Amino acid sequence: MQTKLLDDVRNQNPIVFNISNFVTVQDVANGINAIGASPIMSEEIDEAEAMVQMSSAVALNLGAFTTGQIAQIKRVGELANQYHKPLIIDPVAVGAVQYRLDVANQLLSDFQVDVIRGNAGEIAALAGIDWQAKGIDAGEGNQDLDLIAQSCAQKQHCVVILSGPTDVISDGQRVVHVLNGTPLFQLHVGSGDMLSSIVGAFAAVTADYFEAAQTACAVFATAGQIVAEQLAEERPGTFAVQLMDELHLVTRAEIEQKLKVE
Ligand SMILES: Nc1ncnc2c1ncn2[C@@H]1O[C@H](COP(=O)(O)OP(=O)(O)O)[C@@H](O)[C@H]1O
Ligand SMILES: Cc1ncsc1CCOP(=O)(O)O
Ligand SMILES: [Mg+2]
Repeated sequence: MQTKLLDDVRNQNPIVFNISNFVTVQDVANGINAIGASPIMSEEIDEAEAMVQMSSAVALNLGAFTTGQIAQIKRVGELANQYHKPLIIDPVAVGAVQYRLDVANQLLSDFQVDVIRGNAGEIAALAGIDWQAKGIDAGEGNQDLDLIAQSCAQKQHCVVILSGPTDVISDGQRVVHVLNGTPLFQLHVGSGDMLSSIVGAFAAVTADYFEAAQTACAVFATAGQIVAEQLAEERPGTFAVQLMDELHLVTRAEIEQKLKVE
């Protein structure tokens, strides 16, 4: 865990190029901005090369892709590989929709991702492990989460974040658990999308994507935990607004003080 990476993101202000979805695009952009990086979004395949060239990381979100967008996602992923830019993918709801899983698996064979960030339902689907996903949410299952994360990481030769009450981060061999966070994240649609792009901001400032992944998880979850601890009631709207503030304000010292990593 390298909390110094938070200072590096804020000092370097790396550009993170996102293919996002219409549901959470503004949350994702503002979350990247709040943590100290610089977001840019595009839906135009003809500017894909310029976007990748000027960016320090690329985040692909499969939340609401159209047939036309699949071609753009493929092109952007291939360009990220070509220009050696860290590539993150968020496989939204691949555990719930076979079509999405098929598209995701095809894209994962078209280019090499560096980090996959998803909930248990999504990572289990990519790993080919039985789980009952529920739409965009994790759903239910009784398989070992460490095994699911490791299996997916081994299959895709990348780092995997299996997020949830405990974030499980694996490079296929090592496994780290970030225990911080709050159930309020489950009441804010876009929490996972925001985390995936913030992983990109951390991957932009280090070549160690295992470290980038676990530090991004720790910072994001702890920021949410700090907000939740200050709320007297379960207020999803207030949580969302104050999370944005906390991503901007949280310090290394506060993260280190609250961190629960195993
Ligand atoms: N029940 C929970 N308790 C604590 N933190 C949670 C909980 N559920 C999700 N989180 C946190 O919310 C963030 C988004 O994760 P998740 O909800 O798994 O993504 P998604 O929105 O894609 O399903 C992560 O930082 C994760 O640690
Ligand atoms: C509701 C919805 N539908 C397609 S994408 C999306 C947002 C998913 O956001 P997250 O996975 O971060 O909760
Ligand atoms: Mg999600």
